[in-house]
This record gives sequence, structure tokens and C-alpha cells, in this order.
Amino acid sequence: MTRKELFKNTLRKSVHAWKLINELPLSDDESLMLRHFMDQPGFLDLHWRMFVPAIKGQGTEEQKQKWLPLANKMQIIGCYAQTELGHGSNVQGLETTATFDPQTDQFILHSPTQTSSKWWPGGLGKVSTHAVIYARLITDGKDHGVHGFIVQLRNMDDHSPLPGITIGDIGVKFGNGAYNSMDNGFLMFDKFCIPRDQMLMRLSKVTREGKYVPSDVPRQLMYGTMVSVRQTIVSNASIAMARAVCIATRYSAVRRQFGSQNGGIETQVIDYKTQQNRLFPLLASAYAFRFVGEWLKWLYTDVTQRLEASDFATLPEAHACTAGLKSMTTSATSDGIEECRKLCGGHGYLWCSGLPELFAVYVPACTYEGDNVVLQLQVARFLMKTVSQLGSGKAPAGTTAYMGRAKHLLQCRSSIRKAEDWLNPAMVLETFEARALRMAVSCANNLSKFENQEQGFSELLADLVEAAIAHCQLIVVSKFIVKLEGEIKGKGVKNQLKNLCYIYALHLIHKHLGDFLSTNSITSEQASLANHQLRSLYTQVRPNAVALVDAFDYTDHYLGSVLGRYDGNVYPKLFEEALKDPLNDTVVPDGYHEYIRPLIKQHLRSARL
Ligand SMILES: CC/C=C\C/C=C\C/C=C\CCCC(=O)SCCNC(=O)CCNC(=O)[C@H](O)C(C)(C)COP(=O)(O)OP(=O)(O)OC[C@H]1O[C@@H](n2cnc3c(N)ncnc32)[C@H](O)[C@@H]1OP(=O)(O)O
Ligand SMILES: Cc1cc2nc3c(=O)[nH]c(=O)nc-3n(C[C@H](O)[C@H](O)[C@H](O)COP(=O)(O)OP(=O)(O)OC[C@H]3O[C@@H](n4cnc5c(N)ncnc54)[C@H](O)[C@@H]3O)c2cc1C
Repeated sequence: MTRKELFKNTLRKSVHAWKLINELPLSDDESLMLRHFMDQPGFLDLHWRMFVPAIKGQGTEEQKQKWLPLANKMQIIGCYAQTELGHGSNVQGLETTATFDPQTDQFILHSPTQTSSKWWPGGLGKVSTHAVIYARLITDGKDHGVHGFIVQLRNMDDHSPLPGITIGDIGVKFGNGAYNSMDNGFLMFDKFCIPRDQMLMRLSKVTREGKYVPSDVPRQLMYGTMVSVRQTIVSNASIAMARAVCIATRYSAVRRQFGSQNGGIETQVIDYKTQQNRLFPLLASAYAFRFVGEWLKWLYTDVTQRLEASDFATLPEAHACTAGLKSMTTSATSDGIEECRKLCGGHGYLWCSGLPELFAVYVPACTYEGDNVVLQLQVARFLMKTVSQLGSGKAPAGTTAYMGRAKHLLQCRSSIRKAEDWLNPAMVLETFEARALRMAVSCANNLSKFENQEQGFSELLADLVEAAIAHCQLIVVSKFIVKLEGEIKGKGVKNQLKNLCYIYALHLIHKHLGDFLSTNSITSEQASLANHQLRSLYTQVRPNAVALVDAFDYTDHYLGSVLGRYDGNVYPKLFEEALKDPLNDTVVPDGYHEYIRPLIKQHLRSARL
């Protein structure tokens, strides 16, 4: 499809999905599943996952009563317009202004520079009638920082931009289809006025007289919508990873290369230890991210309930966990999808393998909802704060509770003696805890050598990110282990999950061996025992690998992959797909008479001379 066709077709699908949601009717959770099966980025994502939650989280009761019924019935369509051309990560650096005018009781929205243009918001370019806009609030010449406002963008009769608003699509993005179904947009305000009651005023207010009244709740609640979406992105990482792994596993069982004895059949590529060493950790990650996603959903629900009761104690941890796990799981999934493409050899590069499109549509997850490095630095700040409070009498809680055992974890030596010890959950956990804590403490010690903490933080950014990743990996491993300790239905399922859990943990040890050795969390002998155990786990997973991806229950239609077909009938279907290509519509291609024939003839002439 051309971009215009793709965009219009996504509108058609979105509106059809909305019709089904109402007619069937579907619950909120089922509606999200429908979005998942629609399988194309579109304006509904931003409307439901960001615009509506932003109003719910930051609007007053009155504002919610006014706007939510309209949004819930989709009589208005909204997006989340925070990022600008010049600033995305640095939200406090946004430039759009919202200046209160006491004469008219309005805010004047203005884009003072080119870099202050809103740039990237999904659904903004062509669809949304409204947006939650983030702008610097100015009253009486004073800048109160960034706040949210509900703004109508387009005329409700003919969809034209309202006077004072310049709006459009930012252009083609990575890939052919992929994220191009979405109208990520730009927007500039030229002294555009909105009524005062369209500032989202749950967190702070501007009175009729123009007085700014900050609230006593943390200003970070303004970032609440991002916390909510980061949480869903973690579960989505599992879905995308599982999809790629399903394709690569099924195809690896079908594909044969080398190893034929006396004209017999060749070896299935899935039987090569190198293939297993690349594939099975990704299979394990798909399961691991699912379980950590379930846990994160619980954590998010818990913090939301606490916030409603004005208990803000767990907000920093919820922020650190959602930011860190969003970052870690999306980076691993993007890399994992690309690895699955390579695991499928040359055919993985064909569009009909389903992998190029999956990669192209998935990879911006490393950037949107917070650049992955910037987010790990938030985790690092949280860890440095926790380390600095050790010994102050305030016991670390939640995912940093292990830091409360710092005295032991800083000096303990791993008691792994044989390969099977690496299947002991307590020993594995202690190894990850020791590594994470020692990396964090080492950063804290290095930081303390700087007179200026901010300068030290800047100097140590790379180490801090690694410490944050170590902490996040510990969370994922520990939540997988907790899952195994709970009730698991199905004969033999627990054993399979156990294998995957230890593959996940041990492959991380192998991958980050430098960390584990340099922190003395394990010795090189213990590392080689871990590798030995890992190989043994691969052998145990091998006979069940296809069943473990079938368990994701993805239909052929959803997978959209000739290589990942359930029936394994890959080669005839590759031919069928090839023959569908428009280049094969004619035997002699367009351009033959114009370019190929004259070229050949010229050679023939010179050959005769
Ligand atoms: C597959 C699809 C799935 C779902 C579909 C849904 C949607 C469609 C898909 C994509 C849509 C994408 C939409 C977007 O991208 S919207 C734009 C997203 N933008 C960002 O994420 C920007 C990232 N930047 C930030 O979040 C912040 O600027 C920052 C990096 C966190 C820094 O903020 P700043 O105010 O300067 O804070 P600091 O000075 O660093 O920290 C102050 C203090 O605040 C704490 N903090 C920061 N953020 C939060 C938060 N969210 N919640 C709670 N607390 C927070 C921070 O830890 C620090 O605490 P101290 O105790 O140390 O003071
Ligand atoms: C597909 C897609 C959809 C999007 N949808 C929306 C949307 O609906 N609404 C919306 O408001 N926005 C949206 N965005 C914007 C998105 O949220 C931002 O692009 C994202 O937050 C990253 O910010 P940035 O572009 O400013 O990156 P930058 O911050 O400019 O990052 C550039 C580089 O600088 C590094 N860097 C930046 N700051 C630091 C630091 N402090 N320390 C170390 N390194 C640093 C980063 O790691 C990165 O390598 C979308 C983006 C994409 C790609």
C-alpha cells in the first residue's frame, strides 16, 4: 500500500474495531486485545492509552465529568502532545508556553521558536480533534514549569485546523509499512486561546485572579500517564519477542543444513548448539518478560490505589521499575527480533518471513515513552539514593530490599560447587543480588570521590546504566523464580518453565560475565559450571521447543510468516509468495526495452567489431 492507502486502511480497521467493541460489547481488557489483534499502530492507541488516562490522572472531578464521556464515546479523539522538535527526553526543557491572561480568563498557547513545535505525537498529524498539550505555565510573568492542558485542535464540522493552529504529519518513518500507519504529527500555536478551565487542574490550579496554587501532591504525578504506558510496554515486549521466537523456532525445526551421512537427511538447524545458544535464551526471555509484566501490572495497580489514598511512598519505586523494565525488555526484544531474523538465514530477510516488518514496527519502542538510556539513568538515580540511605535506619523495601542485606552481599562468596548447583534458586538469586549490589555500591563509591555530585554522575553515566541494567535483570530473574514457586497447572509444565528460568538466568551470566567476574560474584570456575549447566538445559528444552512456542497460541494469520507456519510447509509457500510479487506479473520486466535490451545490443555490436 502507499502511505495514504495504509493510513486510510488503518482508519477503516480502527473504526471497525470500535464498532465491534460497542456491538458485542467488549470489556476494557477485551478491547485492548482487539487493538493487539488489529496489529497496526493507529490513533486509537494514543486516544485510549494516553489521552484518556491523562485526563483521568490529571483532571479535576469537574473536568473528568466534562471530557471523559465525550472521549469514552469517541465523540472527540485525543492524543498526547508532549514531545517537541527540540526536546523529548528533557520534559522540563519544553518551550511551548501557556500564558494566563486575566483580562479574558484564558490561556494563550504559543510556540515561540521552531524547536518548540510539537513533533512526534501519534494521532496528531491527521486524526485528533483534541490533545493533551504540555506547555510551560506562565502567570504574571512567572514560569511555573510544564503543565498539561486540554486543547481542541480541529473544527468539529469539517476537521480543519482551528485558526492559530498549524498542524500536519511529520513524514515517512523507518520501514515500509510498520509505524507509517500512524500519523505522528507536528503542531504550532500562534497565540491560540483556550478557556482557563482547560488547564488540567488536579495537581495545581490557576485561579480566576491568575494566582498559581500548587498542590501538596508530588509534581511527578504529571508524568503518571507515562508510568502507565511503560508498564503495558513490558507485557507487549513479551508478545513481540514470543512472536519472533515462534517464527525462528518453527523454522529452525524445518530447516536442514549439513550433516547428511550416506545420502541420508541433513541435520535440523535447531540441533546445532550454536542455534540453541542464540534461540533458547530468547524463548526463555519471552516467558520471563511475560511473568515480570504480570508482576509489574500488579505493582502499578497497587501504586495507583495508594495514590488515590494519598499514599505516595511507593511512587519512586513504581517509577524506577516501570522505567527500568520498559528499557530493559524493549532493548532485549528489539535485539531479539533481529537475532531471530538472522537465525532464519537468508529467508529471514524476506518480507514474507514476517520478521522485517515486526522489527520495523517494534524498534521505536526503545525510544518512545522514554529513550532507553535516559530511563536507565532514572533507575540509577533511584539506586544511588537507596545506597546512600543504607545504614540510615531506613530499610530498603520492594525490589531494593536485597540492599538491606548489603553487609552479607558485599562480602559473600558463591557456594556453587557443581553444575547442578546452578539450578538452586537461592544460589542463583544471591549471585544476581551480589552482582547488582556491588555494581551499585561501586558507582556510589566512585561518585563520592567527586566534589560535585552532578558532575560525578555525568562522568559515570556509562557505569550507572550498567548498574541499573544489573538491577533490572535481577528483578526479572527473581520474578521468574517467584512464578515457579506459585501454583502452575499442567503436567510437566513446571519443569519446562524451570528449564527456561535457569536458561534465562545463566545466559545472562554468560553474556555479562565481565560484571560477574569483576565484582567477584562468581569465580571463572563457577562461570564454566554455569555454561556446562546451560548446555544441559538446552538439551532438555530441545524436544519441547516447538511445543513451547505453540503454547503462545498465535494463529498463522497473526504471525504473518511463511517461515513460522504451524504446518511447517515452508518451501511451497515461499514459492507461492514469490509468485505473488508484482515483478512476476510479466515474464519480461518493465524497463527491458528501455534499458536492458539497448545495453545487451550495444555489447553484441562491440563484440562483432
Ligand atoms: C506496543 C504499544 C503499547 C502501548 C501502546 C501505547 C501507546 C502507543 C505507543 C507509543 C506512544 C509513545 C508516546 C510517547 O512517547 S509520549 C512521550 C514520552 N516522553 C518521555 O518518556 C520523556 C522522558 N522523560 C522523562 O520522563 C523525564 O523528563 C525524566 C527523564 C524522567 C526527567 O524528568 P525531570 O522532571 O527532569 O526529573 P528529574 O529531575 O530527573 O527527577 C525529579 C524526580 O522525579 C522523579 N520522577 C521522574 N519521572 C517520574 C515519574 N514518571 N514518576 C514518578 N517520579 C518520577 C525522579 O525519580 C526524581 O526523583 P527524586 O526523588 O530523585 O527527586
Ligand atoms: C514512533 C514514535 C512515537 C512517538 N509518539 C509520541 C507521542 O505520542 N507523544 C509524544 O509526546 N511523543 C512521542 N514520541 C516522542 C518520544 O517520546 C521521544 O522521541 C522520546 O522520548 C525520546 O526523546 P528524544 O527524541 O528527545 O531523544 P533525545 O533525548 O534527543 O535522544 C538522543 C540521544 O541522546 C541521548 N540522551 C539524551 N539525554 C541524555 C542524558 N541525559 N544522558 C545521556 N544520554 C542522553 C539518548 O540516549 C539518545 O541516544 C514518539 C516517538 C516515536 C519514535
